[in-house]
Amino acid sequence: MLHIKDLHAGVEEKEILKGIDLDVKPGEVHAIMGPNGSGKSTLASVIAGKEEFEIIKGDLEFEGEDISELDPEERAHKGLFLSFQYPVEIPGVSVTNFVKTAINETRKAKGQKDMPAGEMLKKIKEKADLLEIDRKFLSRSLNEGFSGGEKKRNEIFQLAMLEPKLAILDETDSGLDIDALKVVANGVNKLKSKDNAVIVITHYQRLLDYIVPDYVHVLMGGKIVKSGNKELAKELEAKGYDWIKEELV
Ligand SMILES: Nc1ncnc2c1ncn2[C@@H]1O[C@H](COP(=O)(O)OP(=O)(O)OP(=O)(O)O)[C@@H](O)[C@H]1O
Repeated sequence: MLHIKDLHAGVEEKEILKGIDLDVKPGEVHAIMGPNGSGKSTLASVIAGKEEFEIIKGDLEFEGEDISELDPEERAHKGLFLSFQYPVEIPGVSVTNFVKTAINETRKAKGQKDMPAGEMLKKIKEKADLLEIDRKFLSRSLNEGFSGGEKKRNEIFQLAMLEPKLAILDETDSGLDIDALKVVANGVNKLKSKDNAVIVITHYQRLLDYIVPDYVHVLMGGKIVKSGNKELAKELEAKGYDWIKEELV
């Protein structure tokens, strides 16, 4: 689904990612961990196509197609979802209206008509019930006065409605308390299927107790320096990152 090979990328003159290799297949959950400033958020931004980042060299393919030249909206229409892609507060635009627009834009990009209102309502109801989201929440203004947990609920609701093929959840600086962490984890677990994949970027081993990853990768200095299974996350929690640095010397 996602194929990244020898990817080098950065901002302006600065190289941040220095040769990333990563393959993600349908049905898989990958966790990316690593010390502050190692390039985790940059990797998410480069995959999603944020404009300030530039690819220097390497392959970035999604479903067999080179996406490195596509803008973020085009990537989203192909089924990529990045959390925090829309962190803005939009007064007067409700959680529901925002998601309706996003769905219809994706349909338009595929040459389809708007989703009929009845079908949209049914889907909203279904997903809100699945995620135990209160109806009142759905009519609130986007992100206006949202708590950390509510922001996460909104994001997971977007994820549920948009049904992306690959979701990248950047949880590194979201200040997740235990409730927000559970919102993310429960949401991801309910939405996981054999056809979609998730990349979770996190500092919290605890999150990975709830979302069990198939693979854990350690990013350091712009490279994936170690990969393993969920036990690696536990080892990192217990021992920190220094032992990996020592292994690399
Ligand atoms: N827009 C930018 N302009 C300049 N430098 C940047 C930019 N974005 C990231 N960097 C630099 O790139 C490096 C990697 O940053 P990044 O945010 O990807 O790390 P991270 O692993 O996500 O860190 P954290 O765990 O602290 O969230 C850092 O040195 C950072 O200062």
